[in-house]
Amino acid sequence: MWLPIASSLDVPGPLTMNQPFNASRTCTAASVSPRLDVRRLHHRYAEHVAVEEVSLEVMPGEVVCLLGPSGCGKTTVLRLVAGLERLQHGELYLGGEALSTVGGRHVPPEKRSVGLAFQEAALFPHLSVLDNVAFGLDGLPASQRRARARHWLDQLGMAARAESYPHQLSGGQQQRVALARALAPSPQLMLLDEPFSSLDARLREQIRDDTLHALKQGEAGTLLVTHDPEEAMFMADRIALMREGRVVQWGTPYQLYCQPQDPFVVTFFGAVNEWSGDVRNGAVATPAGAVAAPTLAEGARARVMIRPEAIRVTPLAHAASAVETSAPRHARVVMAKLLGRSSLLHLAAADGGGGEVHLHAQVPGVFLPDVGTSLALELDASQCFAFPA
Ligand SMILES: Nc1ncnc2c1ncn2[C@@H]1O[C@H](COP(=O)(O)OP(=O)(O)OP(=O)(O)O)[C@@H](O)[C@H]1O
Repeated sequence: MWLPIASSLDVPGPLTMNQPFNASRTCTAASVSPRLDVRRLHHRYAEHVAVEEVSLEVMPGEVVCLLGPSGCGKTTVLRLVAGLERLQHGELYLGGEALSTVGGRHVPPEKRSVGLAFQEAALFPHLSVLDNVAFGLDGLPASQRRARARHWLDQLGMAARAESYPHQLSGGQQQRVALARALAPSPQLMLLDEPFSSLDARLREQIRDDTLHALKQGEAGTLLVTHDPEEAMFMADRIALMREGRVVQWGTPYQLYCQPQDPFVVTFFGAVNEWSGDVRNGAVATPAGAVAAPTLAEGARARVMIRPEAIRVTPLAHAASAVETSAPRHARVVMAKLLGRSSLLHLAAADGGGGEVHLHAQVPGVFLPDVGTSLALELDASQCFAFPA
């Protein structure tokens, strides 16, 4: 369902059309206040704690993703911001104004300057595409309503279908219209809950891209709920990764992917090779090479995680000089699979105790060595992590 729950034509600042896409417009300057400020939210359903101590902010023009596994509380945070749930604990500000206070003020959903879009498009079946998008613009003269509706249809690639009715459109086309309808009133904040999840993979990529560019056209902030880490990386300026009601890490996609603060953050972005070992001389020895553990004490037990793309491989015949100079680890190819843009190698490497361990290495492009091929291994330190065991 995609719903414009409020027109924000009374919001200061005109709708700016044809502004160039500019990711850097996301505000980080201290002088700019957050569009949405969420402070220490807690929420229970009867005895069940759904959200605990969640704080985040969305700056003007910024896309923030609430990312996490099913049931971690993402939708509850979104519903609290939308006003669909009563605030039980914490503070919520939109454009500096308190939306809700505990046991007191509760701005109803339709009075919040928020565009809401859910998984299913919910267009008015009796209205044309153009009239669906113009629906929330009733404070404007008819000609301006239609011009603004056409602008947003154009942004979402649907201008040619302006006179069609919803039943004449595919699911993906309906989602585009629904997004145009939510954006058209120029809300202060867009709230999107898994808006692409009902689309097939190819269509999803295209609509995500169009949506991102459309969101970046205006000054609205966006809070997007998704359980898909790739979608969050694609869409977000910042991500709040949640687990069991709490934010585990909050930061840019780079920070979450390259500076994870918890093993859960590492594994949420994909399967990894894992070992336990002791810290010796500031590093932990693994069958794929040594992994630095600068934050762990000497002798401490460590849990080491190595992303498959961190393992770089070279056929041994070509690696002779590397073998001589830096004595890399070796492995034998057990299986090689083409994934499309990359290849996944299943490797067997010596475990240092007379046995072998199984490793996964993901390498760019088509690289399908024969089973049994010997490879030299090197590690990309930026994708290897050591945590206390
Ligand atoms: N109305 C409700 N009554 C009781 N429990 C609820 C209600 N809504 C959600 N919950 C519970 O609260 C927890 C958080 O739910 P929420 O929908 O916020 O999670 P989510 O991360 O959005 O999950 P999903 O990705 O599956 O939609 C879950 O354990 C859920 O079962």
